[in-house]
Amino acid sequence: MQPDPFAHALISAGEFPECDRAAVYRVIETRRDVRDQFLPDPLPDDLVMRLLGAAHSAPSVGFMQPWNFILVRDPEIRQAAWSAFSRANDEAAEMFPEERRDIYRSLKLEGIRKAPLSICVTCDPDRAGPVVIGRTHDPRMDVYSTVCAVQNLWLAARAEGVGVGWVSIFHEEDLRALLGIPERIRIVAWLCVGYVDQLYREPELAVKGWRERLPLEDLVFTDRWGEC
Ligand SMILES: Cc1cc2c(cc1C)N(C[C@H](O)[C@H](O)[C@H](O)COP(=O)(O)O)c1[nH]c(=O)[nH]c(=O)c1N2
Repeated sequence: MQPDPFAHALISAGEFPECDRAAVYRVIETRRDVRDQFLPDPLPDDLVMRLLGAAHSAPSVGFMQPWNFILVRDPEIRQAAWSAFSRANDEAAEMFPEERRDIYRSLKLEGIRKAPLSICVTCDPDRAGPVVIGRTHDPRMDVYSTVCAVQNLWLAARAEGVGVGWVSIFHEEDLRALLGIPERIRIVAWLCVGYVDQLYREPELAVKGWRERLPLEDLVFTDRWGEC
């Protein structure tokens, strides 16, 4: 057998010590979508860069790294984003059956003005040229990759005592115009980011009676769709 010419680039893949493993699961289980618990304190630049570094460590199709991060601190821009949310949210309420509209309207679904920082995460479909390893048969893989970056940021933020709330109740063109995002760039997420000192133990939508967590065993099939 030939020696691996890239052996110098390998690291040990052994398991982490028990306390490190427990911390990873604790971060995953206690991560929450934050709307109302944001504290006004500004986030230090080095902390924001750590969160972006976590996002930038995400897997991406063909190592495309299609993401960009627009840091939005300007209160006027955040106010305009909130206005765009508010218009879309009024439309959204009308889409639910009448008996659910009151509870929908009572839900807080954004923290755009309260969080000191918003991050708009975008996806550039042309980042790695027209043909990308792994995206040859499904172009959506670039957006999926960008979502992986969002999740990395969300988990790193939890470990740092920072809350993140994803807001998606927008007409895309409103955000595009507000932030000067070119047509060819996909808008993936508007994230509200700020320190928090409390989080709900369970998803807020469950706490407030909108929807329960599904039993995992109902979601796992064996060998064929629908077969447990
Ligand atoms: C793609 C996407 C888009 C949105 C969300 C999430 C994701 C993944 N979530 C957050 C969502 O409501 C939340 O994740 C679930 O309710 C589960 O709660 P935890 O995240 O576990 O706290 C979300 N929350 C909200 O208040 N307004 C929103 O517009 C959105 N949009």
